[in-house]
Amino acid sequence: MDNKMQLAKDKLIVALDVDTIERAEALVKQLNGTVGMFKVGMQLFYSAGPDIVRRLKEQGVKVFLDLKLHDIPNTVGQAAKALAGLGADIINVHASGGSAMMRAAAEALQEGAGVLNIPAPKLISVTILTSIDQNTFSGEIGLPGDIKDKVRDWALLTKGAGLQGVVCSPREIEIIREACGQEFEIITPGIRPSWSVTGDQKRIMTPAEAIGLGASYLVVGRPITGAADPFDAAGRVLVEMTEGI
Ligand SMILES: O=C(O)c1cc(=O)[nH]c(=O)n1[C@@H]1O[C@H](COP(=O)(O)O)[C@@H](O)[C@H]1O
Repeated sequence: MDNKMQLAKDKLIVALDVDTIERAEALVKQLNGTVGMFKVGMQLFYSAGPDIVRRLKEQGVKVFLDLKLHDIPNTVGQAAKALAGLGADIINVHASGGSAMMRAAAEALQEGAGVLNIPAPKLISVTILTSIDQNTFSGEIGLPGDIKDKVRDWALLTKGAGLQGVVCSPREIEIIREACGQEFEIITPGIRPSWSVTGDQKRIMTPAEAIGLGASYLVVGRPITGAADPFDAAGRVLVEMTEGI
């Protein structure tokens, strides 16, 4: 396999947004070896329970546990401590919870993993959801300024709190790279190949564009998991990713 294809695979995270362990494991079986990591989000975690993470880890795959924790620092810290033992590779919190909340999560993950003598998951923050456009941001939510500037400010806050990266739209990759440097992880959902349906996503880009701008990882859900043949769709996404490398 050429280097570009291997790099594309390492950078592709597939969102297992399904209801059952059986459906999730069927997708993992179909896609394992084609993608670098699988994402367990609220839908699967709340339907299948925490064991889904342990089961996936037993199959030797990397897991991004996307529960987007957001509460007062003590509550988030205690929740993060409980999650630390599941063995996920990445966990996330909302940056809008502030730096005390993010630090509480980071410390709790270290503590929880330390007790079990396992590596702590990477901790990253979610900035402004990719389903939010400038109209919703300024109008409904009533936040001042440009989405890009807020995402950059929250990425800096995240870095300052000791976290390893952010989730954001690929449209903010450049501004975050400039502010936070090359080592900072930038994970981008809102990926839509030209042949896929946009749906509820607003700040989107193609796989080639996101990779070309320097995303650390791309998160892709429905364009792959909702396709008639997910293995074929993942292959097409990977080819597009290699075009941006
Ligand atoms: O944290 C996330 O993963 C996330 C943040 C964000 O801003 N936007 C976003 O779409 N996501 C997740 O990324 C996945 C995108 O899925 P698709 O829109 O189906 O490709 C979903 O599982 C979302 O929960």
